[in-house]
Amino acid sequence: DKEHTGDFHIEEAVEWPGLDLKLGQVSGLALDLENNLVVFHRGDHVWDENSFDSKFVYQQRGLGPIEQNTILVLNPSTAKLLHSTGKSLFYLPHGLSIDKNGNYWVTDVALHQVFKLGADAKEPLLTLGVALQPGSDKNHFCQPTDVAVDPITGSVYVSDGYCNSRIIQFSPNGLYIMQWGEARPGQFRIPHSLALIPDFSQLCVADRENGRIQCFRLGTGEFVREIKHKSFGRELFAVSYAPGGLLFAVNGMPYPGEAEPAQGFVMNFSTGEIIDTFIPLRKRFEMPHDVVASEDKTVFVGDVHARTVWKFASTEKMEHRSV
Ligand SMILES: O=C(N[C@@H](O)C(=O)O)c1ccccc1
Repeated sequence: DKEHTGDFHIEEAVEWPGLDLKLGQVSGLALDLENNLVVFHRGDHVWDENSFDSKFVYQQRGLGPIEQNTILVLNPSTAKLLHSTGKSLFYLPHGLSIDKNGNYWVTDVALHQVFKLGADAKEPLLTLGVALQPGSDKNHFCQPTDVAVDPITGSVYVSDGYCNSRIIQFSPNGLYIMQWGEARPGQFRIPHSLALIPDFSQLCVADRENGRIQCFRLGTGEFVREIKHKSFGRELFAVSYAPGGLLFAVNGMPYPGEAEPAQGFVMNFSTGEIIDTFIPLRKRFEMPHDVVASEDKTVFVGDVHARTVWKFASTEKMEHRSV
């Protein structure tokens, strides 16, 4: 039933993970320098309708920070736990990305902060934003969603956030440089995830409630183009780029009456065209929230409500395996 041309196709690796990953709500995924899968999850904390008041102030501070390790490094084939860190630091994890030096960059929507962590540092190397204080000036975020670091310049881009509608650029050591976007029509409605494409020097944003991807020129923030397809439905949650020119995305649960299920998309970055879509084989996505893809087109999807990580691989590889 694939209406897409070409022979590119990925399918769920149903044997994954094959063990209990003991995950809470999975909010962010990244691949580290050894291509291990890094998972950012919420342990025993959940983001629900009681988590914030009408001014976006976090209401469950009394719980204290998550005691479990919130950053897990998994072997991408066996799902075995290789390393874990990030305990007693976070309240509501959200975005995760890894820079070219292997540092973790994370956002916490309860703290309204962005952190740079060394792979095994207990204390953050850099902190942006003011703990628990939402705001929209140069020193405050409001539920920041993701971070992307330019591997060439070291510039840091933050998508801010559920209750702001902007992208902010910081210098490598955290000095405010500039920002773009606000909650005007045609701007962002929850800039929810970032994909930095060095080959094309662009930053693409999952503009969640607008159900689209918007791409901008690195460094200037100049609007380059929008990628939007009917099959995205109303919400587009995450976007990710794999070296070699492919863009990956996941959308939100269908609204009542919408035909399309929550699904993943594989697009040709240059044309924006969809070349494949993917969903789990036996179960369904519940709230696909982040997506990462490695050079060999292995794709991982983090699911907040299913509290798991789904794995997909290109079928030609699997065919060899089955032969
Ligand atoms: O979007 C929501 N959550 C996800 O994005 C997430 O990051 O968990 C949300 C919305 C309303 C209430 C509670 C949670």
